[in-house]
Amino acid sequence: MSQNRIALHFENSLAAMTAAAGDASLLAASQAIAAAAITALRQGRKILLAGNGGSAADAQHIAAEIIGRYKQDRPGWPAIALTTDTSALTAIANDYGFERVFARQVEGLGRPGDLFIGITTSGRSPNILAALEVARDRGLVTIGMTGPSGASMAARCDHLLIAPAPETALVQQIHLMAAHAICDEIECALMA
Ligand SMILES: O=C(CO)[C@@H](O)[C@H](O)[C@H](O)[C@H](O)COP(=O)(O)O
Ligand SMILES: [Zn+2]
Repeated sequence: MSQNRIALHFENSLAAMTAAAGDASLLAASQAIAAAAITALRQGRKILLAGNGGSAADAQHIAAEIIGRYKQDRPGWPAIALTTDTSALTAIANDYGFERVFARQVEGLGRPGDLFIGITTSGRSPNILAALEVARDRGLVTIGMTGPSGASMAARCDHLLIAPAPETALVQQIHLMAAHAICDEIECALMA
């Protein structure tokens, strides 16, 4: 039984990846996000990222690819995951509420022309929606990564990537696949 559940998970995962590979709007959004990041980094701007749970891990993963490296040896480029400073997170949550944990950091760190990437598979996490709002008000380029239920985030985002999958884990897997493709595109463009 357990073997079957695991095999089923693998098969569902493969189907989700196949659907993603054939989704023209997902590919276009990935391309647009890569282009926005390339422009920002060329201009000396930085990339801020945030998410909750597995998407917090994804935000950190993507920031590490950019400031460290994806595949190529090259200079470090500025990227910060807003999920890692427990002193800042606890102080902001304690004093202003959990909804402000990322918005407050965008307020302090974000400058016009920077990118803010908010990752929420449901499209409903209040702290990500609030951070996108602050980012937009402050002149950052706003990017959302979500799943099918997050389509309404388009109102707050310059670019919105929607992973076409029916559950959180599969949406996260597509996010990571897209993020790696975006990192590859950024590195190839900036190192050409
Ligand atoms: O990783 C997973 C599920 O795969 C969970 O930790 C998941 O990220 C958490 O439930 C998050 O709080 C979900 O938030 P969101 O993606 O809806 O914004
Ligand atoms: Zn997970």
